[in-house]
Amino acid sequence: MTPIPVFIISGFLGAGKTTFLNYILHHQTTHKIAVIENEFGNTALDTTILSQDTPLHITTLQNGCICCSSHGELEATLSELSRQLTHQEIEFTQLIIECTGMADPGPIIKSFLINDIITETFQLRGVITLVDALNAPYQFKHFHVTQAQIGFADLILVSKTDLLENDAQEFTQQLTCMNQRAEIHPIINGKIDLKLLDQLDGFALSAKSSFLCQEVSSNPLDTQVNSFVIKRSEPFDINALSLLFEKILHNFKKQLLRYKAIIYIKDNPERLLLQGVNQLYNSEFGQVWSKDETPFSEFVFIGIDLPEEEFRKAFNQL
Ligand SMILES: Nc1nc2c(ncn2[C@@H]2O[C@H](COP(=O)(O)OP(=O)(O)OP(=O)(O)O)[C@@H](O)[C@H]2O)c(=O)[nH]1
Repeated sequence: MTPIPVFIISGFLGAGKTTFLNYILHHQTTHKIAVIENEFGNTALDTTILSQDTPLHITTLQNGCICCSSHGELEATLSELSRQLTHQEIEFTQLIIECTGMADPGPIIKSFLINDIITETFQLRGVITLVDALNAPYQFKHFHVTQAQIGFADLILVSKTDLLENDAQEFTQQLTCMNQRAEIHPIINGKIDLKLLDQLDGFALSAKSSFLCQEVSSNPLDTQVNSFVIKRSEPFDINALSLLFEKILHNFKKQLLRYKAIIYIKDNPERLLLQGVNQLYNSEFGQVWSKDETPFSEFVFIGIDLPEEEFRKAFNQL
């Protein structure tokens, strides 16, 4: 069975998650979508969705926030959906999980990376975080989970830009400082080009030639989540690099959110691809460096108050 693509929709209370989900459900035409959502605050969505013609399956988790109290409930639900799909008791081609506004996406992501039954059936394609352009600066300060939601994102959708007095350019720049690997797009009342979802593949170790990130030097917002890119043109000794990664994972286990890398390894014709979430990471060799390419390494780290200079120094010492 081809794995079912999964999208996690994250974002603080009122950021526009349900509005966005509703837009997808009413405008996409190619997928039969299943939705997993938390109970509270979603009654209106249930009614809207269930009244439309598209056949879809909605599972509502009952016990509060899926990232903590009912994490087991989420895994049980995914396993049950997997069983039903295998036995053809149910049919869908895409799964969307809408988190509650207070949810940290980290534990939800991990379910898709470590549980064998789940990884056989489902393929996590990306975390989409909605961020309310009007209220986010206040939320970042007072609700730290909003920063983690940005840090874990593969795609950031900036909602309510229609309510801003100025344009969202400065705010978008600030988000880029927090997460240099996510694409950032404005979204008004849930409306976006749905091709963005088809293109999203945030957890693939695919051999993209380079990250989309830009280097931004400072973060004018008072946030703890930061990100930076380290680029190198010299090849790495794989053993020395493994030791450095072990050290980083150990020393920054509470701070690391996401990291991704394309690595030029000494005496190896293939690029090494690596990606991780908190302590969990996987890596594999990808495409061979072609003759007209100059091999390079690029690492992007996203975390809570990660000491950029310390990281740079450690990489320089290798
Ligand atoms: N002006 C404006 N309003 C929006 C936009 N997106 C969403 N809203 C409104 O913001 C309110 C909250 O949107 P929801 O989609 O319910 O937000 P949510 O993230 O699902 O909220 P919770 O379920 O509380 O976590 C609703 O009244 C939406 O109509 C936008 O881009 N512009």
